Amino acid sequence: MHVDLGNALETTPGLTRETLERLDERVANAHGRITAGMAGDEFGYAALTLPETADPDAIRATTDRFDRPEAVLTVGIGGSALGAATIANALDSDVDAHFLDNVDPDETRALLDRLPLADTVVNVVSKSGTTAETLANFLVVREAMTAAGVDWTERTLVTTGEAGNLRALADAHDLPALDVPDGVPGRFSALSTVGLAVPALQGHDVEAVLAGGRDAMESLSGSLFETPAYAYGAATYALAERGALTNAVMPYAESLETFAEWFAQLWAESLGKDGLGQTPARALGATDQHSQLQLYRAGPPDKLVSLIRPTERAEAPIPETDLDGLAYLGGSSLGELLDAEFEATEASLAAADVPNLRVEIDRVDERNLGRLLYEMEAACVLYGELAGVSTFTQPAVEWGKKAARGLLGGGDFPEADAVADKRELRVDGS
Ligand SMILES: O=P(O)(O)OC[C@H]1O[C@H](O)[C@H](O)[C@@H](O)[C@@H]1O
Repeated sequence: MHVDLGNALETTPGLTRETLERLDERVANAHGRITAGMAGDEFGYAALTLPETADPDAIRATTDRFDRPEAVLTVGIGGSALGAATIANALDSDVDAHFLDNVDPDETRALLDRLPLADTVVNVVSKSGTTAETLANFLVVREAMTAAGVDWTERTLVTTGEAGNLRALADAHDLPALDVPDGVPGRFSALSTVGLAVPALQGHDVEAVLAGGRDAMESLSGSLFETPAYAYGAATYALAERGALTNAVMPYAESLETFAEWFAQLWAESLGKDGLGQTPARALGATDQHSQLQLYRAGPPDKLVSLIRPTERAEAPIPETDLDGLAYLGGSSLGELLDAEFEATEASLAAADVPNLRVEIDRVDERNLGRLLYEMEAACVLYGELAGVSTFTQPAVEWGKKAARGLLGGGDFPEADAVADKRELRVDGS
């Protein structure tokens, strides 16, 4: 990716060239820590070696056991769904990808009613093998398959850790199974079996995704001025230190809309600790120019906007028209219009002194997606190093998971007792 920090200089909050140069010494130290973590295969840092350690042949050998399906249904949540969803939703395929990452009964029922279950691969993913939402959804899906006369054991792929309920299920029914790599938290697992099985089932080039990750891995250096991932991580960190507590991520490409969701998990779960962090907000250009942009430009000066776009787009000419007021559009294209909107938003934010960062990728394809995902992970790890937080843990999320399991009778978790302590101040409707 290419990062332009120019519109974060002298804004409110803002950076200066000198601030960045001073910060670059800390970036060099952090880079040393990151490369040592990678070399030692340390927990979390191991994610940044995935472009070399992930085995695309093993993924293909497993996914090739299924004839090309009509659809893939992934049952997983958080890091076990969003990486695959980002890639699947960015690229065209005649194999539809669906994601059950919530336990909303209406949505689950509606999806199961319309899926061609006999020609769907069910891809159930959980690193821990214990996540209640995922396992509950899988039980519902399995029952729906049986009710439709489909042998679920023939249509199910499991991706999980070494032990746990899902591993036991895969072993008991001799299901095709992929291993979640060791030492890689879910939100950092897009470039592994977790993120790549769905694209493989859809016929995408997973080697190219990993090659993009490798390009990014090889581009890491000890200076933010030479490494776009670190430029992004260091600038977002320094802006947060100066009061940019929200990072509004605004891709100008529908194909990257899910990327913003993936980014939100990465940023929030990794960096939101010890009273620190930066709230990721999700927006989409140009659509949200007509809604959220008002706040971003004229609201409290507590945010930065990350404007993201591919520089190469599909051709879609706008037809000529004899309507005078619209003549300026004729002969142009939808892509040119979207790019003009991008530049206009960037300029409008800069004119109002709102810091914004331009992030560009060459095009939306396997290689560039692999590179983007890796670079944002590296940016996040760098931010975590600079902020001094424990990037790879998520104790607050675990707390809620335990409380929910305790409430459902899934074990004795003191966290569940807190539900009884809830304060009330109700206002009831008639
Ligand atoms: O893959 P699983 O073990 O099912 O976990 C799925 C998700 O659960 C939790 O909420 C974690 O905080 C996420 O980081 C994780 O991705």
